[in-house]
Amino acid sequence: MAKKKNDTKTSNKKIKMPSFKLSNQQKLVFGSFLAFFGILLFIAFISFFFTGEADQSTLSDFASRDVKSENWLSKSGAWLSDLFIQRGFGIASFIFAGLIFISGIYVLLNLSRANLAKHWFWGILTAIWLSILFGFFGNSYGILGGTIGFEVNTYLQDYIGKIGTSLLLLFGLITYLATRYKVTFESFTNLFKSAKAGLKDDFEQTNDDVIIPLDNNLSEEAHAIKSAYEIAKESNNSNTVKDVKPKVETAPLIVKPPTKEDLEDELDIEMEVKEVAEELSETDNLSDKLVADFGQFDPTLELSKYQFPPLDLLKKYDSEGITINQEELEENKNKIVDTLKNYNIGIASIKATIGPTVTLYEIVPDAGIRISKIKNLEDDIALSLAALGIRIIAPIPGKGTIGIEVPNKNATIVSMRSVIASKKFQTSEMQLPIALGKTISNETFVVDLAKMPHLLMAGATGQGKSVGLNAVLTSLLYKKHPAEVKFVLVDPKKVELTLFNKIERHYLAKLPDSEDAIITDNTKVINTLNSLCIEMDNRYELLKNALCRNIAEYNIKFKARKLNPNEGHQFLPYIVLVVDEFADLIMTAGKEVETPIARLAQLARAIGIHLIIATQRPSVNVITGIIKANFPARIAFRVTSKIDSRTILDGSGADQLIGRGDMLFTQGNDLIRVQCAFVDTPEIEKLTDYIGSQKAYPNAYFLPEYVGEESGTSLDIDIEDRDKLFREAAEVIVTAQQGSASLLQRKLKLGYNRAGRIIDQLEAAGIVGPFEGSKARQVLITDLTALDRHLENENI
Ligand SMILES: Nc1ncnc2c1ncn2[C@@H]1O[C@H](COP(=O)(O)OP(=O)(O)OP(=O)(O)O)[C@@H](O)[C@H]1O
Repeated sequence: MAKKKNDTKTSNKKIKMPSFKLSNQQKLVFGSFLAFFGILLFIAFISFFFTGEADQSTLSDFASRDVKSENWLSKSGAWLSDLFIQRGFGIASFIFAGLIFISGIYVLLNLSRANLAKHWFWGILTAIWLSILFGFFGNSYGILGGTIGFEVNTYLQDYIGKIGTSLLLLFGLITYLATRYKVTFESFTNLFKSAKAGLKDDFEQTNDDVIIPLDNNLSEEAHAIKSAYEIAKESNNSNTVKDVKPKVETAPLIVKPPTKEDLEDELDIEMEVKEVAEELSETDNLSDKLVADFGQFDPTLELSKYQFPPLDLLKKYDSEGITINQEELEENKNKIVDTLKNYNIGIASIKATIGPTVTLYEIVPDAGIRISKIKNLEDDIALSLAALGIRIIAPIPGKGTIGIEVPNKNATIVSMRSVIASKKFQTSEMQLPIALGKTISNETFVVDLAKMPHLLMAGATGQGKSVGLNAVLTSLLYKKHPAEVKFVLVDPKKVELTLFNKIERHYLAKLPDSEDAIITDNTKVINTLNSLCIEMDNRYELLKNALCRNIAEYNIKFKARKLNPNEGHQFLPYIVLVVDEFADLIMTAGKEVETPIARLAQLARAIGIHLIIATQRPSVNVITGIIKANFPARIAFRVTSKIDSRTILDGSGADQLIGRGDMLFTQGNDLIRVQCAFVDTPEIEKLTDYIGSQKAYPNAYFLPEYVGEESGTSLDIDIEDRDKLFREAAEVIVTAQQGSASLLQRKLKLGYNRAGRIIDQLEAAGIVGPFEGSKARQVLITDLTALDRHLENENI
């Protein structure tokens, strides 16, 4: 036994034979020595350019301490730089300083020696080549090429002349690039082409440049515009140049437990730790390889040259920026205090916040005053201030004060330009950011449509709905690439959204068989809505297969090339459906539109379909319970009655607004008063022109095809499958000469679904005509005798 132990000891001794491995302490010492030496060389070399000449005479007296050198590192610095630069490689000697420094870092961090050797190999070659090059051009300055450069040059020129030497140098460069950087002839030509294109882009961009004065006293807006411009520029650039970062894999360390013998020799033998790469699944492997080869999938690639619209397209108003009218403030304050005093309401303090259209006076009443008492004085205060649109918020949620909003005598316009330029909008990380306007405290109000997830807009005619819709669309155009968002626009008024036709192939979505992307015909809306429902179902299927919960997760996975396009996966843009006049739609098509809208509103949030619905008539038969339940985010412009206000906001307030873009926004809880940003038709025209003039997709984004019921496919219902009450229903319809489901519901006491099915069967049997929107269907049989004959003929 003892003998065996001895044996192992002797064999271990053999392993301990001298090795080149350094212990950790040695690495620290040696590595830092090299790194510092590299730095010292660098300093000495730099100093040489200033002190080299003066030190020339002192070199021969290296041993004598009386002779001083001027080099920053004194005698050794002077000697080393003379050795490397003067007698060696000239300027190229800096490469050696760098190589020595890198070597130190490699030793310190225990990096691969093979790589270090490669650095040295290429570094030395470069140094030689550079010294010859400098020797060639700077013959008279020994410093540039050093003695080596000078000598080699003279030698070469003696044998192959100047032309031969220059060609040899060029050949050396080509060989270097081809072997080290795998440069080919094609990459040369490509480089040339892209440089040319880049130059062209730069040139075009400089034309668009905004000139921003270098003045510290820039107005706040100018600062905002400046930063916005820089951000927009940056984001544009990031769309064209894609950084593909190599993926660093973290692999677990597998450490073998030490054996007894190992422990005995611990002090002498260094343990080698082997890193084992983590085992990846098949798809991970594939996607990592694809990402390594091609980079992440870039949805914007097809329109990679797309330029986001510049801010200059939007108008700047002179009347912008709030001007405080001290007199007006004082006058209003006194009137409020006096009115309240008349009713024995004392005020402890009063504070004013000035907004673009209204000023908020926040008052703290004396102790013991009932809030309802102040609320009831709304009309009296309005009377004494002789102003429209006074709103009392009692109490202001979360503040413990009472707010009285009084319209300013001179309202200021909130320009679209100022809200788009705001830092809040430009730096927002939201998925679908919308800059709606400015709040009462003059802050830019930005909301995320993706979070809402649908928006209901209502207000009497001429109060700013269409401007509001344009503000929403403009915000998205300034923030989203055409690959990321698509709009489905429904415009029964036919004139409000027509300008967006110009960006059809960039931003709009439509049915494959329709000519116009903007839908103005109500019957076509039904098909589009149903098609969106199909798109929604398809998207849910894709998300289910990809094991994702929402569109954001899905798109991240798709960009990381983890989803196979051959299995139907594709990058999914957000779809925003905008309906400008919903009341008109619901009046003509009723349930036909309400059902798909309700379905989309209930289910579409996760898959990136968002609805924005605007209506002039906020009555309960337009904004039905089912619609309201699914649109928690609402915007109310001025309406004419308290009842309308209640329909939209579930409370009063909208009737007290002052119009012209003054609005209340709610996302389910608090009401926020916002002055909507103003964007005029010429601005939209410029914006759509700018986008429309750029390269576009071959066509608009196609929604799935939908075959409407009226086209007859669902009508070949089997005679055997007819409802038991079919004949009775036919008689009711023919007698009344009115083909409507509600008639059957009433006469035969049926539910809506059954009545609807019977109507379909009657259509299939040729008794009533096809669906005609909100009108009753035409009855094709004139009387009961004709009906009998018709049905008998059918049975033969
Ligand atoms: N945010 C705003 N700032 C200043 N003025 C505004 C604003 N919004 C609207 N206006 C003014 O009100 C007018 C009517 O606005 P808009 O056309 O949007 O109303 P609307 O509610 O869509 O009306 P309709 O339903 O009849 O189409 C505009 O021409 C403009 O002069």
